[in-house]
Formats: sequence, structure tokens, C-alpha cells
Amino acid sequence: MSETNFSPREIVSELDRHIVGQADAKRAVAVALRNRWRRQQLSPELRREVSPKNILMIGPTGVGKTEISRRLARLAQAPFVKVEATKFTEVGYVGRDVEQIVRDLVEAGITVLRDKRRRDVQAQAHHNAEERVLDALVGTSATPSTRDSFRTKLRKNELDDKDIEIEMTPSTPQGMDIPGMQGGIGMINLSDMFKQAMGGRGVKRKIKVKDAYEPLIAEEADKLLDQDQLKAEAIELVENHGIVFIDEIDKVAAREGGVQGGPSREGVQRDLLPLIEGTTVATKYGPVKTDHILFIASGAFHVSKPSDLLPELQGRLPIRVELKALTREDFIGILSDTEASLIKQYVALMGTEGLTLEITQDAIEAIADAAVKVNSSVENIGARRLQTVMERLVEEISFDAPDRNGQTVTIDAAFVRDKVGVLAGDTDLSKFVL
Ligand SMILES: Nc1ncnc2c1ncn2[C@@H]1O[C@H](COP(=O)(O)OP(=O)(O)OP(=O)(O)O)[C@@H](O)[C@H]1O
Repeated sequence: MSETNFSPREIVSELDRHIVGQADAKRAVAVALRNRWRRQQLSPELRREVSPKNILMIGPTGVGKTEISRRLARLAQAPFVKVEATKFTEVGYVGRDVEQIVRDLVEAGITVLRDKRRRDVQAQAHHNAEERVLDALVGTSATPSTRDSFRTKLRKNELDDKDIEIEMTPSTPQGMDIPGMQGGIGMINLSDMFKQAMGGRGVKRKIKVKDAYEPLIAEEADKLLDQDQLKAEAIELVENHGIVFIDEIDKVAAREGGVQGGPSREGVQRDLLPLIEGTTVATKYGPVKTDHILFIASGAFHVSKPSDLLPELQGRLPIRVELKALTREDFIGILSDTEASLIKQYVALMGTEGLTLEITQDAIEAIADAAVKVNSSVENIGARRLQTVMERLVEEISFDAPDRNGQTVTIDAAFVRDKVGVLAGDTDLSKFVL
């Protein structure tokens, strides 16, 4: 599967559709993605030498660090996982647990590929299924003209109710896994056993033409989705295009100390280091080399500084970008300008009940004001605050919506102030409800 060949400028403008501001971070990830494409254009010898320029995102919570990375991955159709570095400081974790990150990434790779492959094979599978229905209708030795005339009738749905006999591979019972065996392995063996028991042949089924397509297309699609090849390609995809987002790296930035009895924070950095420097991790699909996986580490760095990280780790995160705290204007943009903005989502959700929700511009400004106020008085959780404020705002409307089919409800600034303005001004109360 090829990397998208968007230019950095195009990548930034794609990200702009969903994320407000944070221009530096967008530029950095856009260049990182383009560098991967550039690397693919090199000769194999040189390609091996080029390691990714990993990124350290520095900025408060809820300002778009994860969102930018996730959107980037989606744009590139790249496997993506997010982990929290602090997870590895919990009691009970051992150094090798970090390898799970790579295993999860391979699972993500399989999903990305399988979805893509399913779409690709659908047309071919449909064609193959039609051929098999025709075989069943006219036999394999019919003249091309007979076959064509049947094909025409078939496509006009004139043969829908005709009975045919087709041979189908019996399907393996779904979801049957042998306990104690790594998921997947049990499934494969079972299905092989099943086929052997059937002498490698399928079972004949009598079925109406119109009902034959669905199972036949599924069977043909599965044939085209060669599982072994899928696994090999997933590994290739992960090694060259995988993206790992490590959040809360600042929380493990101290050089010593740690939770009583748990692994030290420095220890966690030492465990993560080989993954970032390049190592081979065994997964159930085969060994995965991590040398070219892109790592994006992120943290607020309120207490510690990037220079508190192990020198080797600092060296492996050469690109530093700062994300700024979001302003009232950013909040207004997030509420109304992004492609699937919160306002658009709520309007669409209420629309499914036949309720027209109108939110005026001054209401949007009042929502942003309330979010800014609570963020500064209680705790700054960035854009996540918009969600709690919005939810509170529409709570009643949302509950009553099914009874208000055909009505229009307008939310204006007065409504916002009435519902959340008072709460936003009361620190004790808003701690619980906003
Ligand atoms: N600049 C932004 N533009 C649009 N939406 C944003 C922006 N910043 C944050 N959001 C929204 O706020 C939510 C939280 O953002 P995100 O997960 O990116 O936080 P973060 O910066 O990674 O913080 P943390 O380190 O705590 O995970 C997401 O739903 C995201 O869509």
C-alpha cells in the first residue's frame, strides 16, 4: 500500500478542516509524513539509512496534540496507536510490556489493510460470484452467446427466483478460538481441519439466484483476501508507515525516583528507548522492526522540561513543537468552523428527531466565554471543556426531543447564560457539573 503523496501544504490544509490553529504542530507532522514518502523514493540502500525525525509536542491538555496525530494517520491511512507513558509506571508492569505497543500497532495495521482490501476486492468478488451463478445456470460448456444472454437476463433480475445448485466452502464456526492458544492461530487450524474433513471440497446447496449472491460474494472476497499475504503486508505497513503517539512523556521525565515499588520513571524511558531507536519485536504475525515507525511524544511539561529526559531519548525526538493554549476565538472556531464541529453534530443529532435546532452567533460566543471561565477557575482542560458545556446546554432539549418533532428551538446568548452562565461563575458548583 502506498503512502499518500500529499505535499506538506496539502496535508496542513487537510488538517485545517478539522483542527483550529496550532500551525507549527501541523507543519511539523506534515513534513514528517512527507519525509516518509521521500524515503520511499530512495534506493533501498539509502532508504535503510534514513531514520524518521520523531516529534516532541509540548503543550497543555486538550489543545489538539492527539487530534492532529490521529488525523494525520487517518489521512495517510497509516496504522496508529496512542499510549500513555505513565501506564508503564504502574505497579506490576515489567520492561517488556512496552512491546505491546508494537503488537497493538500491528493489529491496527491489519484493520487498516483489511478494510481497504475489502473495498478493493468487492467489485472483483461480485464479478466472480456472477460467473459462478452463470456456471450453475448454464453449465461451464455453454456457448458464449448462451452465457451472455443469460447474463443479460440475470442483470435484469429476470432469473431471481430460479433455483440453482452451487458448491460452497463450509464456513468455519465464527469466533471459535481454542483456549490457551494465541487468538487467530486456533481459528486457522480449525478451518484447515474443517476443509480436510470435507476432502478439500465444498458442499452443494440448493438456493435461489437472488439469495446466492451474498454468500458467494463473501466467499470470493475471502479468497481474494489472502490471509498470509495480508499479514505480511500489515507488517510491512507498520514498519514503514506506523505512527505511535506516546502521551504524558513529561510525567516520566525525571532522571530518578518513581512510584514506591513500581518501575522508576527513568526505567520507563530506558524501556521505551529501544523501540524508538529501532529494535525487533516478536508479534503473532511475525517479527516487526521498529526502526522506521514514527513516534510522536507529547506532554505539558509544566513541571519537568524536555531536557530532563534521558539524553538518548532527547536525541531521538529532535523535532520540537509547541502548541498554544486555546483562546476564546479558537473556541468559537472549534464550535462552528470545523468540518464536524460540535454545533453541527448537535444540530444533526436533533434533526434525526425532526427537531430544528438553531444556535445563534451570540450563543456560540457565550458558550466560548463560559468554557474560558470554567477553564480558568476550575481546571484548564482545553477544548474538552466545550463538550461538557454543550452537553449541559442541550440536556433538556435532548431529553424532550422525541416529543418536539416539527418544532424549532433557538439557543441564543440569553439561553446560554441562563443554563450555564450562572454555573460557570460558581466555582464550587461548576466543579461538579461543567
Ligand atoms: N485546536 C483544536 N481544534 C479543534 N478541536 C480541538 C482542538 N484542540 C482540541 N480539540 C478537541 O478537543 C478534544 C481533546 O483534544 P486532544 O485529544 O487533541 O488533546 P491533547 O492536546 O492531546 O491533550 P492530552 O495530552 O490531554 O491528550 C478532542 O475532541 C479534539 O477534537
